[in-house]
Amino acid sequence: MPELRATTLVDAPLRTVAAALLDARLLARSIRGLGGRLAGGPVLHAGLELTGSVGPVAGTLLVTRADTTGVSAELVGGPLPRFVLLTDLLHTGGGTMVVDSVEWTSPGGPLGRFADVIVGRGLALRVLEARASAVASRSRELLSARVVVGAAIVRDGLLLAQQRSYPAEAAGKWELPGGRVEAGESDADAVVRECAEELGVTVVAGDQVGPDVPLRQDLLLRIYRADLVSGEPAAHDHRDVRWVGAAELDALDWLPADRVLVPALHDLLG
Ligand SMILES: Nc1nc2c([nH]c(=O)n2[C@H]2C[C@H](O)[C@@H](COP(=O)(O)OP(=O)(O)OP(=O)(O)O)O2)c(=O)[nH]1
Repeated sequence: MPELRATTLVDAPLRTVAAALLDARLLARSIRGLGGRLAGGPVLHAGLELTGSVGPVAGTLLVTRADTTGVSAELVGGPLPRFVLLTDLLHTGGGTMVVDSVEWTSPGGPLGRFADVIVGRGLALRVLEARASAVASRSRELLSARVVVGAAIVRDGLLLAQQRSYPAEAAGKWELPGGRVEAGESDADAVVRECAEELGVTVVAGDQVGPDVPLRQDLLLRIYRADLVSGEPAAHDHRDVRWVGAAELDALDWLPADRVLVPALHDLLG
C-alpha cells in the first residue's frame, strides 16, 4: 500500500498541538490547495463525518481518532478503495514532533498504478505540505489563547452536566460547569470559583480530563476532574443541571466542543 510520511517539529507543548489538530478547519486547509472543500463540524471527534470534494470528486471523510495522541481520518465512499490520513504526536525536549502520514490503495491495474504514481503521490505530497504549515500556525495561535476551564464533577458514578440558557444557538445544549480563567488566576482556582458562582458548591480541582479543545481563534476549553466538598449543585444562571450516567453520555445534546470530550468522560465514569 503506498504511503507518504512527513515529520514537522512544532515549537509548542503536545497538548496545544493536539488541540490545533482538533480544529476541523485544519483538515479543510490541508485540501484547499487541491481545490478541495470540507464541511462538517467545528471540531473533530471520533465518528464525525465530514463531507467534501476535491475538484469533481466528492466523498466523506470519517474521523476515527481525535484525542491527545493525534487524529486519524479515512475517506469512505470515495473513488479510492482506501485513503487514510494519520497524524501522531510525540513529545520531545525541543517541542512536539508531528508525524503526518497518508496511506492509500489505488484501484489496481496498469492505469491504476499510473494514476497512483502520477496523481496519488502528487496529491498526497501537497496535502502533507499544506497540513504541516497549518498545524504549526494554528498551534502558535492557540499558545496565546485564553483558557475556558470546565469541571467534570462525578458523584456515585454520575457526571454533572448543565444546560445552557443563552445565546440562542447554544440554548438547550449541555456543557460542563466552568468559564474563562481570569488574569492572574490558575486553572484550578478558576474551576473552584466558577463552581461556586454557577452551582453554589465548593469543589477541589484534580487532573485534566481529555484533550484541550479549540473553541475559537483565541479561546480553548480545558476540563479538570473536580470533587464536591460541600453544597448541593443547583442551576444559578443555567436552565438546568443534571446527573448523567455513562449510558446517557453519547446521546446528550452537548455543545460541539464537549462532544470531543465524551470518550474521556466515559473513561472517567469507568
Ligand atoms: N463553561 C463551559 N463553557 C463551554 C463549554 N463548552 C463550550 O464550548 N464552552 C464555551 C461557551 C462559551 O462560549 C465559553 C465559556 O466562556 P464564559 O463562561 O466566559 O462565557 P459565557 O457565555 O458562558 O458567560 P458570560 O460571557 O456571560 O460570562 O466556552 C463547557 O463545557 N463549559
